[in-house]
Amino acid sequence: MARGLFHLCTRKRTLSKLQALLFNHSQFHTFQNPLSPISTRFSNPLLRPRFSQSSRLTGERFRPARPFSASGDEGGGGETPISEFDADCGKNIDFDLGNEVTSSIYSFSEYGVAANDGSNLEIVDSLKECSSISSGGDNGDDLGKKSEEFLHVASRDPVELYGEMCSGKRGASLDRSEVEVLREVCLWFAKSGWASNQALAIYIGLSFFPTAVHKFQRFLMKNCPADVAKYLVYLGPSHEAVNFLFPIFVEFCLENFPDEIKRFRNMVESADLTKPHTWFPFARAMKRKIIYHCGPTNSGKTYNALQRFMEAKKAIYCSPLRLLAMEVFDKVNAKGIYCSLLTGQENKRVPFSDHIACTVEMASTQELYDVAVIDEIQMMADPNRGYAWTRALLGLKADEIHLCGDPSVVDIVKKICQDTGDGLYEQNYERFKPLVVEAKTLLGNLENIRSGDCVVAFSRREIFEVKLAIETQTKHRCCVIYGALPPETRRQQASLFNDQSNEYDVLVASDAVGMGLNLNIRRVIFNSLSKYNGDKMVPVPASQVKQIAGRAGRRGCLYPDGLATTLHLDDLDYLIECLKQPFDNVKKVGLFPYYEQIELFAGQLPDLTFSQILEKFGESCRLDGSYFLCQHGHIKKIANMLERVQGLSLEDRFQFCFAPVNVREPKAMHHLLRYATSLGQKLPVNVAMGMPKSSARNDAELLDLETRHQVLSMYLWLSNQFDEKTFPYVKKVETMVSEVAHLLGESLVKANWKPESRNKGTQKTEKIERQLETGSAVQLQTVKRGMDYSRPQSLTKLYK
Ligand SMILES: Nc1ncnc2c1ncn2[C@@H]1O[C@H](COP(=O)(O)OP(=O)(O)OP(=O)(O)O)[C@@H](O)[C@H]1O
Ligand SMILES: [Mg+2]
Repeated sequence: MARGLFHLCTRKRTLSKLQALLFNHSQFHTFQNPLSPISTRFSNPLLRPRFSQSSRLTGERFRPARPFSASGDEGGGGETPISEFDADCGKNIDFDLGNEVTSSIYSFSEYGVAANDGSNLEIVDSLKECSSISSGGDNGDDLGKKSEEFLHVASRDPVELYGEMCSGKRGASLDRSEVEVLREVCLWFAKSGWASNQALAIYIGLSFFPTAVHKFQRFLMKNCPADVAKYLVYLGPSHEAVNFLFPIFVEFCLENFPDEIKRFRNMVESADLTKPHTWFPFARAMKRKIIYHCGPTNSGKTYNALQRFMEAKKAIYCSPLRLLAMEVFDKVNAKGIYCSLLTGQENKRVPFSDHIACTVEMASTQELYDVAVIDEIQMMADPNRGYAWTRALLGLKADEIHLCGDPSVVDIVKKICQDTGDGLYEQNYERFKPLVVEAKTLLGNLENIRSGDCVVAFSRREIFEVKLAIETQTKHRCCVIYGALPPETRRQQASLFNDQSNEYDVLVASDAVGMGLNLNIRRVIFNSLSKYNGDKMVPVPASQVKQIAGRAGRRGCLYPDGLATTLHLDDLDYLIECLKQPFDNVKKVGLFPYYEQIELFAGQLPDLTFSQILEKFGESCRLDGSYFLCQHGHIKKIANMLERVQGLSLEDRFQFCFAPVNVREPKAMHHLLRYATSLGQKLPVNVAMGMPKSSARNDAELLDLETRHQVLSMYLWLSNQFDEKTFPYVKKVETMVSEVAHLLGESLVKANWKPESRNKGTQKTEKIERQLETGSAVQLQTVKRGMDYSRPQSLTKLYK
């Protein structure tokens, strides 16, 4: 490829001789990294305009390259054309180097050199400055004279120079101090982020780069001509030295590492996630009409989209949650429109139905629909699940697609529609009822709770502490909703709260309340506005605060306005700040490879384990500027745990990694491991779990019920991925699931105990943890981290 560049350059060399020589050195500084959407531009030191003497060897003349990011996180301009600036005619010309995608953008004008006529003059000016530096620079006249002996090296053709070095004719014996400086220069080169980034352009991967530099150093020490050595000593360990050496390094790599280059190139090509819209040729063959229902919470977006869903002959509703899919399923069937339900766990096929309510991950890109609804489209930007929304938007085969969401992804949806060629129509909404901030707050006193209040807390422990405090200090009774509860239980708690004829008039909930449920909330009270992000306590993002606060005063509920406030006065400013903030303008949305892409990639790396393959994929994959690779830490944790399980295919492992399990829950992970082991041994997978006889009497028993539900739910999910022979106990598990959900509901109604830690180490749990560790450092870390989590101050203590 580099040769190609040189040949091209030679063909196009119509500049003055001087220009052409300079150009040879600068071209490598303008490589388009094949893995990065950004073109990184560097210029030859001699082409820099008007630099001062004092900055001769400092980095300030150097334009820093953006660091390479596997996920393409470095923003930037998406696709860059494959072109090289033709210095002669001032046009971009395309060049073809076999299958290789290479791009080198060069703009003289960036460096004060006019792109066309007159450029000679300025280059000469720059050169004059440069020579004036060398003749009258920091080191005085002596250096000026001496430098003439070697400065010409800067303008040598690196191909020729490399050829000479290889021929061994000009290898000079270097003195000790020269060797020392050259070593430092090579060390600087090895550490240069720019060089390692640019080396990717010739498919020298980041992990191989240090080895390549090491071998190059040995070559250099042996074959370095005297003038080159002097020039490098003159430059010292600097960006300029790296700039100068890089094209020679490229020649060296192309000649010495063809196998490594080929391997890495194949790897990169199989990890290509660019142009995801081309992954769905059938959807691309359609001209789809996309209607974006855009507005804040409680503005009727979903309601309107569902009207079109129900009118259509054949339609799909894609939900962010099982709970919401269930609600639509119930609502639509109740109206006499046959509708099926499909989630990871449920597959309720209603005979003769042409409508389906599903979770977004389950949406079929094979079926043809008249109307599709994708709810909560802003979730495209979700770091973990975003890929599911992106896939649905790109891949659904529907004449009409209704997107419901806030305005944060409008721009990126527009851009995607330009790529797909679909027509986009925006429909804007306003909130039905105003949302008012109550500046008084609860002044830290839960006795100020009123009927219809929803207290939002961001951990299970806080939720139960608040519930206990309210129920002991006031006459109110609390329902609870949080993520670990099954959807059935959440719905049961929601209807208990909505029903005015009972004493359960206060809701205590986690952020799980922010989406989906229609609740009769008068006022949302934030217990705190920080939450644990798996690593440390962080402020709750403004978008989430808005979404949760927006649950108050929903259309159809009893209260005229929606109110939002905080428990403590200290948090009020942050609440107001969040509510005032405009919606984000999302620049990138999530993407994740299909199994087939991973399989293709794995074919390049037969010796690696599955989790290593995932790791490598993350490092090597290439994305356009509008996409990021979704986080897959939890997937890797499962992959790690399953590493030692024999008899699983790559596809089995891939499927297991998406099972709905809390990776910080050792008991659930233990059962997942057991399921995988049975599958590996080709044995029918059994549940091997008894059923508790009664509802929970304390928090440990409640936690146990939650975990049991998770284990059973996992079984159902896996049974939908594998065949009936492998998971034969689906009917039995379905019965157990609804019994556990029922027991959970019963337990919550009477729960008035102090919450326990989920990871509180009983002997049994510790034993399971040890089993799970199975020598895997990552797994060990996970379990430990869960235990180390320092919690916010206990509210119970606060009230005492
Ligand atoms: N035209 C309407 N007639 C009757 N009820 C409506 C109408 N529009 C919306 N609603 C009701 O108002 C409530 C809020 O509407 P909807 O769920 O569509 O809002 P949304 O904008 O999707 O909110 P969110 O962003 O929270 O999902 C729902 O209970 C819905 O049934
Ligand atoms: Mg909605």
